[in-house]
Amino acid sequence: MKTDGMRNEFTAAGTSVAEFSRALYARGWMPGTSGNLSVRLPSDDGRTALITASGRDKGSLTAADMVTVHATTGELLTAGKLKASAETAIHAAVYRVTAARAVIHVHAPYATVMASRTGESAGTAVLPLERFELLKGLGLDDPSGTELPVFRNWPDVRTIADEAAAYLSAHPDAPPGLLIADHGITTWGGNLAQARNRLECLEAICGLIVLGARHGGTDPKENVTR
Ligand SMILES: CSCCC(=O)C(=O)COP(=O)(O)O
Ligand SMILES: [Zn+2]
Repeated sequence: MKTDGMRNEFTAAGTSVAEFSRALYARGWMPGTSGNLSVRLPSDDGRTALITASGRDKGSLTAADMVTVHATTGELLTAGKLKASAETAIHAAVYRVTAARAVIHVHAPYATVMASRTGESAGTAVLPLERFELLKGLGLDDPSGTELPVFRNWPDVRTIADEAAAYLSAHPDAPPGLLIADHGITTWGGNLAQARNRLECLEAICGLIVLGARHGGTDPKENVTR
């Protein structure tokens, strides 16, 4: 049975998730009901996560469009008609193997373009990210460079989640984000604002790489003339 405290916590967290979702939608990163967000609720040591319901318009979400799931298994805990996001398994994988308290998945264009280019080979591909000042926004021990993993967009989302969990377990220094080929980007952090900031950095870096390539090379530095 839900206590008043639990209900208040659910409503506060849901209101915050909905606000972040509407803002990300307004940037064009969640077209056509795409994208999903989650946070771990503090009351039971993060055992429960609140996640956006599947198939909702992410530009008009409210706290009523959320469900609760077991944070590390993704098992649905909320009774009712709403289904948890189709990509809950990926959120649960991130919560299993990282210290994340919030996860954001969007279909931001530049990240998706870069995922499309690098995700064609077998196994986990990686997108090398180097030199950009924005790498400092990812909280890496060494912000001079990193590799962003790119997972295949397997039809069964649990396969993507399993591959992501295995990769992140084996690469504790990996950046707080991953790409899904021909699909989108997922980022995470200690709270929604941090996950969103990291998403902004990664989308901006992907944008710089795409723009650099468009001007004749994959190294944007080559475009600088003095
Ligand atoms: C129309 S987008 C297809 C599903 C998807 O990729 C996505 O991000 C949204 O799925 P959800 O179940 O969370 O609405
Ligand atoms: Zn998606």
